[in-house]
Amino acid sequence: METTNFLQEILKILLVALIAYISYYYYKYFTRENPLPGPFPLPLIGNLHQVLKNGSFDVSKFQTKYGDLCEFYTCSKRFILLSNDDLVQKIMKPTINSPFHNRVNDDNEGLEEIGLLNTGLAFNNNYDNWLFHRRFYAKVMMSTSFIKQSVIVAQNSFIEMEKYWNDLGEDTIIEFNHWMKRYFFETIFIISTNNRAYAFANHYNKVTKNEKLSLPESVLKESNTFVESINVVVQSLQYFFILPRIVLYLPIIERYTKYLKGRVYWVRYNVNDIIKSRREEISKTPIDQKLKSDILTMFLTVNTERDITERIADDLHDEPMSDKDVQRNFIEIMGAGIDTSSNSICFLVNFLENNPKAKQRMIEEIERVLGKDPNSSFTFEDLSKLEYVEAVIKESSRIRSVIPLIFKTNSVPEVIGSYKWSKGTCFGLNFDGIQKQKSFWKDPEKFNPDRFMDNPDSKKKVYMFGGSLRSCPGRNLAMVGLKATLVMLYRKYDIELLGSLKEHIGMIRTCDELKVKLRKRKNVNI
Ligand code: HEM
Repeated sequence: METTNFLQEILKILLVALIAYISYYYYKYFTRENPLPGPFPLPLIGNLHQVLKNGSFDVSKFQTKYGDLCEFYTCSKRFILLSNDDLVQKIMKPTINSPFHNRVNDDNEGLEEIGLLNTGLAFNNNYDNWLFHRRFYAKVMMSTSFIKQSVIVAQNSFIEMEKYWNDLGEDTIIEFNHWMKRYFFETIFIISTNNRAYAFANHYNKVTKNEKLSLPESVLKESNTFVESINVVVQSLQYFFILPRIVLYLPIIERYTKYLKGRVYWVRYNVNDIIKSRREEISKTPIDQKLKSDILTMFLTVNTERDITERIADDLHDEPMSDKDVQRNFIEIMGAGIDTSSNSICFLVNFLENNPKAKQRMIEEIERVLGKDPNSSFTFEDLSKLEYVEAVIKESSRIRSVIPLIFKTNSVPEVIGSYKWSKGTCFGLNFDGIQKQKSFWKDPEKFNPDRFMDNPDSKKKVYMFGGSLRSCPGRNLAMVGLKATLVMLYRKYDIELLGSLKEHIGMIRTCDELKVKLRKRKNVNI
């Protein structure tokens, strides 16, 4: 009897708390600043049930239903969705001290929970610290010598991948998205560390009917977990960005939160090991002997007596980079570079195979610029001459942007869309919608790379690499990586699509399935 009364009291308290929470939730909703059209939110989840459909974070339906300036909620967080170019112009201006510099607010609990707030670049709100890292990226990753080197690395990784394809035989179904993920992992890992990642081996062993590669089990396992964990870390960013701490630790959800956190910590732990052994290598290298010139060594030596970056830092930033900063930057390069590039290639191949005229024109340009020998190597300068290939990449990105939505927040009150917004408002820039704006693009759904040939206006309207001072610092690397990969694929192979491409939208638009058969074209030796 006593227990029943006790339970009744608990239920009453819970009911009162629930009513208080719901009343507060809707009080905030009905008194919100500048009410805009948008779906009606539910307590605790907001519009998550409408945003997340079949595992995809898709806001395009809100633009269709509520217009170019509308709103939606994830839990109690309000987002202002901007879906035309005029609305985002001010935010994307590359202005020093722009009030729209940050992507997230300082109180983002989820990102803090996984230690990603205010370190590295992407979620760093500390302008001074961001600037130090950003200068590093700008001077190293945008430099011509670095890009030239990465063209060589990409060719070598591709040749390695082809050996596996060759062994598998032309009748094997190639799961293109899996191979591309590993190819870009291998390439970016080598660029970053000068060491191999053995990223293909595990996948090859999984799919081959031939003899398996005889690498030590520990190497295979570690490289595979690395590839998969980087992917999980990228996908989990949105989860931690959107959900408040209280929701992250609700029963049921808590298990998933812990799984994701475990992966983040696994990556961190392993990157720490990589850093430690490189530090040892540096300290054992005699002072008169040249150090390796990769990104990791640059991170570790900047502002030290062994600085190989030719002192890229300025007088304001004369401290060496801490291990924690190196670790976060390293993870960011892998996280930001691999999935974006590998998914881009999948969408590109899908477009090209469904548009034979564009494909033919692209192959003609490649053969005109690089010659007809499909096995000859090429340089960064050769790739720079491939204008139509670049147009193909931009057009694919316009229709199937791999980052379809980015977030920005204002540090002072600002006017957007004729409304004045308090500081800390979250804006979602809907590139998917902006890049298909009917008033600017003729037949926006049509794949037509010609719109980028001799048309400087159209270049401005594609946000493949974002904008503002925070536009992608890996854009030169990404562009040569994509061009080099298209060249190597289409000079050598006829591609047969087996079924349609499957995708979902998370932080990144991800190709979940693209099955192909690859047949060598005439004159190709591997
Ligand atoms: C096809 C490949 C890629 C695409 C489509 C892409 C796209 C983007 C976009 C849209 C942004 C947001 C920009 C903004 O907020 O305005 C971004 C930021 C960023 N990207 Fe990329 N990216 C690619 C490859 C890379 C690579 C290869 C790296 C590094 C190796 C990289 C590193 C970064 C970093 C560190 C940021 C954050 C910059 C900051 O906050 O200052 N990305 N990227």
